[in-house]
Amino acid sequence: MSGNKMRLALVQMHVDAGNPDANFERLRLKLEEAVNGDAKPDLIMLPEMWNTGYALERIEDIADPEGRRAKELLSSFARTHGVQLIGGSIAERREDGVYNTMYVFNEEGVLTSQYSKIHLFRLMDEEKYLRAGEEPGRLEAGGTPAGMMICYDIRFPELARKLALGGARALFVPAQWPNPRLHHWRTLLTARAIENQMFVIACNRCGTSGESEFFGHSLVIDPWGEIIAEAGEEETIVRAEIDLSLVDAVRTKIPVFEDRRPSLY
Ligand SMILES: O=C(O)CCC(=O)C(=O)O
Repeated sequence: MSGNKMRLALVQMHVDAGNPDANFERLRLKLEEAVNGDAKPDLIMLPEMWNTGYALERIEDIADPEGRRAKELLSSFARTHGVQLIGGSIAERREDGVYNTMYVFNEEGVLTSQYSKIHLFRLMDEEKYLRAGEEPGRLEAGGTPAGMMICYDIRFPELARKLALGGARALFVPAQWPNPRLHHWRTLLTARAIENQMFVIACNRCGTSGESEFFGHSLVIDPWGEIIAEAGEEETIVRAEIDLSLVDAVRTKIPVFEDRRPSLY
């Protein structure tokens, strides 16, 4: 991190549905790859439900109790490498059910925030197997206020706007967004960036699981809506440098937040 600049690494990876051991092993290798590039990233981000995938019928049995196993790996990696880690999301088992939860660790390996997906995706039966979170997700990325949303959440612009009004200047979105909705994925993420004049950083999985195909296309979009990095469909580490001062420049040029008329809508 230098000034307002921040180097990002997004881990776009395959997830083996129903096989946490294989996914932990794959993630370990990917994390090593992420820190071993030419320039060490300040922040690493992972995709949605990377520990179990969408093996929902077995999710009670394979979800991570209180996220202990994931927390141990993520915290120790963040501390060892002095990197902030936005741990995608995992299937996390709590006393009252299984949640789809994001953890954020700082460079010392301390868990600084967490968020459980609040909109469950009925097209994939999430509401039958998972419990919904009840609060929006906020974090600090390199000292800057930011928001978190998971996959289907991006269809709810009210949530992104609420986070932006609360000070968020970047939005982090882990996903398992499948074919054939690439057009929705790119358009919705770009719209959230343009309308809220903030960075949108979205890490999708790739590969196939049963009938579902995941197209990857992880994205980093700036507050003007320009795509500054986009992956293809294969496993990869997407690297990008963002300059957070661009948020102020765009908000000054078109003062959307000053021009809102919330009393009328
Ligand atoms: O909204 C979509 O089209 C995809 C959402 C999704 O796959 C999810 O939330 O897991």
